[in-house]
Amino acid sequence: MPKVAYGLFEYFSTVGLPTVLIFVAGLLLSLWILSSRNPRVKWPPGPLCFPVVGCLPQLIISGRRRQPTDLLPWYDTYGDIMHVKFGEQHVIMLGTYELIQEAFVKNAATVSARPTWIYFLRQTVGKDGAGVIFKSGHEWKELRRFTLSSLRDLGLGRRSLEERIQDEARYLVQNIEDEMGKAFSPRDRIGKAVSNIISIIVFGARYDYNDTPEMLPVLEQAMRIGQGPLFFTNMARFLLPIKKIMALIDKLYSLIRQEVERHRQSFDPTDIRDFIDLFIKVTQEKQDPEIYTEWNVFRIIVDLYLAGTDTTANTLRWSLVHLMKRSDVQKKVQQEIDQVIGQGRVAKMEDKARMPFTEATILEVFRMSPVAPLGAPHATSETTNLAGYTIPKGTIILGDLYRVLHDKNNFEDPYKFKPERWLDDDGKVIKSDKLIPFSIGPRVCLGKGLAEMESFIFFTTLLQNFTFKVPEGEKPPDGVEGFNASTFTPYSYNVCAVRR
Ligand code: HEM
Repeated sequence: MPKVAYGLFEYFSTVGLPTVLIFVAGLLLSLWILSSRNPRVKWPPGPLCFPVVGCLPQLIISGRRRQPTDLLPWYDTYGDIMHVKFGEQHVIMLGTYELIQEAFVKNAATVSARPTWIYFLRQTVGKDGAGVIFKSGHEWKELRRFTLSSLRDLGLGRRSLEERIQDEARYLVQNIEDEMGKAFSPRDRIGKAVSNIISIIVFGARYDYNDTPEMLPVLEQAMRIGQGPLFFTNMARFLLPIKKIMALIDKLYSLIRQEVERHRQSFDPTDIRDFIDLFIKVTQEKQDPEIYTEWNVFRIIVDLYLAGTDTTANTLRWSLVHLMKRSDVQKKVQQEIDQVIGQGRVAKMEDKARMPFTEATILEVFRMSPVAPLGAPHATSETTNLAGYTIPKGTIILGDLYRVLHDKNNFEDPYKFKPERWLDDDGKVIKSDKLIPFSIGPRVCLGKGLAEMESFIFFTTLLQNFTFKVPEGEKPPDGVEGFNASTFTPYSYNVCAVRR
C-alpha cells in the first residue's frame, strides 16, 4: 500500500494541478454514482443532488429570502414526500399530516432518533448526544421522563407556576406602561418575560428587565450562529465559526456550573426549590448514575432555554403583529376579557374554558405563524419503510409543520388570519388533529403544556391592559414573512400600547 501511495504521489507531482483536480472530481463523481445506485435503497423523488454540495445550490437559489414558504413549490414538482441532500446528508421531507403521522407516530420506534452524527452536533453535544433534545434511545426516554416529571413537581399543572406566570405578566404590563403609549419595540421585553419563566423553573429566580443575567446574551448569540441547511453538513467545519460557538458553549457551561455550586451550598432535600435542586437530589440518591450525569443535566438546562424561550416569545410577538393588523379581532378578545375577567384580577387557566374567542385567536396564531416551521430534525435508527420507500438508517427526517398548517385542504384560506375558523356555530372551540405546531408522536414538544399556559396568561393580560396600535407614520408589520433562523420570528416592528 505505501508503495501505491508513493507511486500516486510521484505521478501527481509530475502532472500539475488541473489534472489532479479533474482526477479528484472524477473520483467524487464515481463515488456519488455508486452511492446513489445502492439497490437496497429507494429514495422518494427530489431535486437533482450534486456531489459534495447536494441540493444546496438549488436551495440557495430558491431560498433567497429564507422563508418557510420557499420549499413549497418543490412539493408541487416532486410530491408530498421528497428526498433532498444538504451537502452529503440525505434528508427526507414530509409535507402532509398523514406522512408525519406515519413517520413520527406509527414508525416512532425507528424515526425518533436525532442526527447527532452531523459535524455541528458532534462538536457541541457529542456523537452520543446529551440532554433531552439531542439524546436518543433508552437514555432519551429516561431523561425526558425526568424533565417532564420535574416540570410537574415544580408546579406545571399546579397553581404555583401559574402564579409565577401571572406575576411575570404583571411585571411585563408595568414595563410596557413606562412607555406611556409612545412607540416602542416589544421584542426584548417579551423575550425577558418568557425567559424569566424558564429561569424560575431552573434556577428558582427571575431577573429584572434591566438586569439581564449573563447567560441570556450568550444563549442568544449561540442560537443566532449555525442556522440553515449548512448546519447539517460536514462543510459546517469550514463555513461556520465553530471556535466562536465552542467558546460560547464553554461560557454557558461555566455559568451553569457556578449556579449548580451555589445551589449545592444551600441544598435542603426537604425543600426542593427548582430544577437544579431536583438534579442534586437525583445524583445524591445515585439513581442511574450513567444517565444522571452532570453533562446530561447541563444540556437539559440549555435545552429548556433553547426550546422554551424564543419559541413562546415569538408566538407572543406574532400575536401582537396579527392583532395590530386586525383591530376587529383585538376588540372582540377585549370584550370577552371584560365579560369573563374584568379589570380587577389577572387571567388564570380556568378562565380559558369560558373564553372561546380568545382561545380561537391564540390557536390561529399557532397555525398562521408556527415558530418552529420544520420542527426539530428526526433521524432513522433503523431502515424504515415510509410511504412505500425504503429509507436507510442514518437518514435525517424533517416534518414540514408549516406546510401542514398552510395546506388549503386542511385550512381554508390558509394565509388569512381567521380566528373564527376555530369556532363552531354555537361558538364552541373546534379542535383539529392537523394543528401541529408542537409536532406529534413521542418527540412532541415537551413544553407544550407550559407554552400553552404562558401564551394564554401573557396574551390575555396584555390585552386586558392595553390596545396595541401601529405607530403613526409606520407600516403595519408583515403577517406572513419573517426572519426564519432557528425559530421563525416577525421582522422588527414597533407598537403603541394605549392603556385601556
Ligand atoms: C409556542 C411554543 C413552542 C412551540 C411551537 C414548540 C415546538 C416544538 C417542536 C415543533 C418541537 C420538535 C418536536 C419533534 O422533534 O418532533 C419541540 C421540541 C421540544 N420542546 Fe418545544 N415548543 C414550544 C415551547 C416550548 C417550551 C416552553 C419548552 C420548555 C419547557 C419546550 C421544550 C421542548 C423540548 C425539551 C423539546 C425536545 C423534546 C424531545 O426531543 O423529546 N418547548 N418543541
